[in-house]
Amino acid sequence: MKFTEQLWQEISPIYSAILTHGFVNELTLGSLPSSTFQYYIQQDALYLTDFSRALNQLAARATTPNDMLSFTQFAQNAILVERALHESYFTLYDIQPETAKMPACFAYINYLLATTSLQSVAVGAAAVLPCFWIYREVGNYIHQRASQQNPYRSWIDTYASEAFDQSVSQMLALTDQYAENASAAEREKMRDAFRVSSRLEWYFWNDAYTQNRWLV
Ligand SMILES: Cc1ncc(CO)c(N)n1
Repeated sequence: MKFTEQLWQEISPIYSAILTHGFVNELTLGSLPSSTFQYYIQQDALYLTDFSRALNQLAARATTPNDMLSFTQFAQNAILVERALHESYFTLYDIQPETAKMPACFAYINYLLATTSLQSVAVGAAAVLPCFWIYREVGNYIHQRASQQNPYRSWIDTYASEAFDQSVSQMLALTDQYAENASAAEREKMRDAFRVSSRLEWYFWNDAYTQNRWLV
């Protein structure tokens, strides 16, 4: 079994919780209140900018030109997706960019920046992998079920697209390659990082669904 297949098995309960979450369910049905989606998209704009920074950090620290190129391209794509998706929804809903990260976004992004900066590139790669993989799986899941009239169609199409699928496959191959060259202890850290980020993906949607804000 590939290392990444093992990773996916280990987050199976987390992935199930994501698929059955109210946010994903209502996004699929198109019944998600636009205020909920607005909170999500505002937080996600902040997320994607720093996600790009985390990927650039891996690009700077990777040792082969091929890996550097992959990470730089991922970093660039995150900014391009942020522009395309968020500018269209920001215009559509006439919403302002948010500057404050709410708890899940704050936790997730700080975790990704710390991990890609202070841990090995292999562990950093495992930490960013759920951002790719879970979105592809959730994107496809929703795409198969959503109607053409779904108001969140362009979001759905982005993550169910062939272009995104290719990035995800590339990121999976990269992670398997890092795992092959890693020690057993290092692979353990990669598994932990993958699990932590997967969990934070759930929290990200949960914060949007509950419109969570700092309580103090
Ligand atoms: C929180 C989150 N995770 C992953 C993605 C996809 O890169 C995204 N846009 N937002």
